[in-house]
Amino acid sequence: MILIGMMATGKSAIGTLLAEELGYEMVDLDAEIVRHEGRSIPEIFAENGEVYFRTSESDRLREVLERDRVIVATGGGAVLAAANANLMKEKGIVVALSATAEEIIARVAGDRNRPLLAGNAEENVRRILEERKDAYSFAHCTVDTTGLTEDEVCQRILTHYRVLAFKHV
Ligand SMILES: Nc1ncnc2c1ncn2[C@@H]1O[C@H](COP(=O)(O)OP(=O)(O)O)[C@@H](O)[C@H]1O
Ligand SMILES: O=C(O)C1=C[C@@H](OP(=O)(O)O)[C@@H](O)[C@H](O)C1
Ligand SMILES: [Mg+2]
Repeated sequence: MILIGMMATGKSAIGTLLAEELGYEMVDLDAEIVRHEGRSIPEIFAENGEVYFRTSESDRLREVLERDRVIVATGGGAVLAAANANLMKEKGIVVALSATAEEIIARVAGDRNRPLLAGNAEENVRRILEERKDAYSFAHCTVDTTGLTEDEVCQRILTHYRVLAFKHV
């Protein structure tokens, strides 16, 4: 299963819960990039820029999608390259998470690990949401996480997943 969605919709947090529930391995694409590069996401952006980060992200995505029984929590921009989105659709069940701008802004308050939000986080969240308004719609299903606890989101995804996995075989 592959989780996509805007920053702070809960992909990394919910991926961990889903992996426990399903007995799958949790793979966080950002963590794979950090491990491979030996430096943090803000450092990669600052030292080599976004284009370099996106190349590294696509390379790691291709690797992790070769594994079985994994939950892959992607970064919010991993879907922007059409080749990545196509590969996700081909390799697994794609679940999109969403949340309102207000909820995302509240969740990222004080977080310094997302370079694209540096400066005016509120303005940046609203702009990126607009830029990406159709970017996540290729998913097999979407769960709006606004006002739900992480456990509630996890249970909703599992309900969708059981139906989708049944059809997928
Ligand atoms: N359903 C939720 N309700 C409240 N807070 C959440 C929820 N899902 C995630 N969070 C919190 O929001 C922040 C961002 O979540 P994270 O999993 O890192 O999102 P993503 O990987 O999509 O960027 C974390 O502090 C996380 O604990
Ligand atoms: O949306 C994006 O372009 C990004 C999202 C981040 O991951 P999360 O979605 O897990 O925050 C991380 O990959 C990087 O900061 C860029
Ligand atoms: Mg994440």
